[in-house]
Order: sequence, then structure tokens, then C-alpha cells
Amino acid sequence: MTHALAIKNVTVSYHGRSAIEAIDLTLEQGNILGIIGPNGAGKSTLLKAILNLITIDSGSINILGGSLKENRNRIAYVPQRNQYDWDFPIHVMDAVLIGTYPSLGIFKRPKKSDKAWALECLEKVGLAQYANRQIGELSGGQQQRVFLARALAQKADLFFLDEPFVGIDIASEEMIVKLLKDLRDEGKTVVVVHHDLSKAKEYFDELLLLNKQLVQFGRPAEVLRPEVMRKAYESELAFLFEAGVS
Ligand SMILES: Nc1ncnc2c1ncn2[C@@H]1O[C@H](COP(=O)(O)OP(=O)(O)OP(=O)(O)O)[C@@H](O)[C@H]1O
Repeated sequence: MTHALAIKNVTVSYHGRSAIEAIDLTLEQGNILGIIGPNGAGKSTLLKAILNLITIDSGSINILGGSLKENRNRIAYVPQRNQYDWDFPIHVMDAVLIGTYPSLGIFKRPKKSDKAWALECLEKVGLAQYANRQIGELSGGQQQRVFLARALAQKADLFFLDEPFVGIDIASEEMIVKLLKDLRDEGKTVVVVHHDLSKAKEYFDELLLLNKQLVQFGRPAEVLRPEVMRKAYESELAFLFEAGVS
């Protein structure tokens, strides 16, 4: 089976300062990977590099055995919630239907079957009854579930989510985790940028601990060891102690 991701020696910098350095990673399909690390560790940068949203200085990134361009239709991306304009007037159903556009073509009207599939995806996230609401009227957790429904509508094989649990209620978080595990059980791959370490063991099959460089990659039990975590969080802890927080 081809790898979900094969990242070789990837470095990215902004204005001459490196944000991630020499990252190597091979991820098998059928896993949920959590990308963790302190603030400014380069987690979002790595995700953007994989998705070709920023240019890499060096290295190579292979997705599902090919380039991003070749596999674009097999990839779904849920950005951070704060990257959306929630006042933009769009119905929940239409937001999900956008997920079917790769097969639909952007100027074609959705068919009955597209609408039925979008509704099914909304059902999976428990929001079918909100199909005709404006998206701005929903709670943060519901909005995040709509965007997961949109990703599901895409029928992707590889899902990327950037901080999906920030500012959402616990019921939505649990529902999203369950859906991600269902996707994994179907053989799909899920990559999540995440900063709350307390649930990391429960949520992820693999963890990538980042602090500009790759500190550790492996099973949560291997990565979440104090001596490993200290390597990544040392400077953050030193800062907190200096600031008088204990
Ligand atoms: N557009 C940009 N221009 C310049 N520097 C940037 C830009 N985006 C990120 N950086 C810098 O690159 C480094 C990595 O940032 P990044 O957002 O990838 O980290 P992160 O681990 O996702 O952080 P956080 O957990 O705080 O969201 C940081 O030092 C950040 O200030």
C-alpha cells in the first residue's frame, strides 16, 4: 500500500528565518496523526507546506503516492475556524455541497443525488435539521461539524484538520473524534494539528512532536514520555517560570 504521506528533509522559512527544519516523516494510511508542539513550533507551517499553501525551501512531499496536484480530489482540508468569515451569508446545506464540487464542477447545479449525499453527511455530524439555517447562526461546535460534513462530502482519503477543537463544546469534540475514528477504521488517514496534550493519547494513533525540528514521531506512549516532552517544551516552561507562573 502507498504511504499517506512521505515527507523528506523539508525546510520552510519566512523572511529568511526557518520555521521548520529538515522534517522527515512517513505516515501509513489508516492512521490518525496528531501534530503537537509548543506555540510557534511550526505545526501550521508544516500543514500548509503539505497542502502547498506555502513554498518549501527544500525537500520533497509525496501524498498518497503522488503529488498534491495529482491527488487533490482525494484530500480534504478543514482550516482553523478563525480563518472563516462567519458573517458570509451561506446556508449550511450549500456549505456542505461545496464539498461535492470536485465531482460537480463549479458552475454546474447540484443534482438530486449530490443534495442527498450532502444531507447524509450532515446527518453523520448530527446537523441534518440545520440544513436550511445560515451558517453564522450556529454555535462554534456546530460550525466546526458543518465543515467536517463538507470534508466528508468530498469522499476524501486523506483529511487535514487545523486545531479543530479550539473554542467548541465537548459534545461536538466527542462527535468529531468519533467520526475521525470511523474514517480511520475505513482505512482513511487523518492528520490533526492539536495543542491540548491531555487528550492526545486517547485521540491519536501516532504523534508528531514538533519544535521547529522533529523531536519525536511514534505511538503516543513513546512520544508522551516526560523526557521526550521536555525536549520540546523546555523553552516554554523556562518562560513560564521566568514570568513567575508555577
Ligand atoms: N506568515 C508568516 N510570516 C512570518 N512568520 C510566520 C508566518 N507564519 C508563521 N510564522 C512564524 O513561523 C513560526 C511557526 O509558526 P506556526 O504558526 O507554524 O506555528 P504553530 O506551531 O502552528 O503555532 P501555534 O500553536 O501558536 O498556532 C513562528 O515563529 C511564527 O511566528
